[in-house]
Amino acid sequence: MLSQIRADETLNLVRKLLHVTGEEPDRIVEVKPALFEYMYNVLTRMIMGKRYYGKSVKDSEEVNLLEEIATEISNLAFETNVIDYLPFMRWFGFQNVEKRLASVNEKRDSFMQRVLDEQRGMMGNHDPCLDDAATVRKKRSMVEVLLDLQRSEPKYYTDETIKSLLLVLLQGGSSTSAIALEWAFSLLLDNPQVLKKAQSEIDAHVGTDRLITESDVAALPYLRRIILETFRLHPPVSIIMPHRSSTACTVGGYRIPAGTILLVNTWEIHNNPKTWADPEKFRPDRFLGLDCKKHLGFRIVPFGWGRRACPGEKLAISSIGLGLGSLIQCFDWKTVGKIDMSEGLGVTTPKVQPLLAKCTPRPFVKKIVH
Ligand code: HEM
Repeated sequence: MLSQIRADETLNLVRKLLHVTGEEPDRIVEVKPALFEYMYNVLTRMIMGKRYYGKSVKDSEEVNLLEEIATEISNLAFETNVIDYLPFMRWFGFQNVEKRLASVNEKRDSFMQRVLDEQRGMMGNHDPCLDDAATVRKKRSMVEVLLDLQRSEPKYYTDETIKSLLLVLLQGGSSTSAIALEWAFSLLLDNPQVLKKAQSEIDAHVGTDRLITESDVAALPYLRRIILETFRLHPPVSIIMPHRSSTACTVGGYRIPAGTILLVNTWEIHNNPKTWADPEKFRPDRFLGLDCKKHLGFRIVPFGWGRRACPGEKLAISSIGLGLGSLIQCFDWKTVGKIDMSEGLGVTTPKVQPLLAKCTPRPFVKKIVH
């Protein structure tokens, strides 16, 4: 779905890096901004129909507001935790958390309302039932689809429902995927032999006459193993949001009464030495022959499991695969000193130090992206 957007943004990512390097060898580039711009624009275009990041984006007030909201939400996520565990802190107005929550919620709501109103204005009086070939052919963003549904079922698809749906997709999908992409690329730079093998796999399968596509990602097992191994070592959601047991059950010998609040520690599951040999080592080939869920079972659960598991899993894997694959295919990379792999704090697990790397465009790149 909307694969053209992912292809466009991949092209933009490669062009941006070509521009930053000035097409010269061994230019030192800051990789994170390029990766985040790619991933966030993939999602905002699919969800809200436009790009919000990067130099080409004109409406800077709107962009700043979106960034401000995202930063405030991630700061607040921590502080609300303190109140969950020490509820009496609420009496002292702990760091004004409740006021700040109300304020960020208001900002978020008015931002989303603007998105809806703007789209509604652009959709004008178009009748979705008209067989207008151009409209039928044009792939629509989520907001357009939902606003169309609102016309036929206004009581169900209210503005409130649509705004909440868009928000959960944007918040659930953006920093998780962007952070995973940054970790994957950092691990590759830190393990040049893996990077080389991945480049050979892409060269053999895709060649040098065209840019990697989404369907290539599905046919590149080594690249997919690199992504899995990244999720294992650095799960973007290291503690899954709380769930409540609907009935009493026993897990690992522990009796869990109905109604218990449960937290799943993905990091512990992924780094358990009883399940994984040398868990601290980056070894994509540990997944040889284990590439499907049936084989892996509960040993790796970066997207949760069951009814409330992440609905964005496939999208995340193909967007990360495309972004990562295009960097591997189009450029040669070297580290700048030792890469600091420390993890920071956050709802998603960020890398503390921004990633710098020496980047050299490969000889054929200019030809395939112009
Ligand atoms: C590497 C990328 C991603 C990771 C690691 C990730 C991980 C997760 C996890 C662990 C959950 C909670 C599952 C549970 O409660 O058991 C979740 C929920 C969710 N994710 Fe993702 N996610 C990613 C990308 C995305 C993308 C791209 C989207 C959509 C654009 C998305 C949308 C959602 C939504 C809507 C939920 C809530 C589902 C529900 O509550 O029923 N995620 N994700």
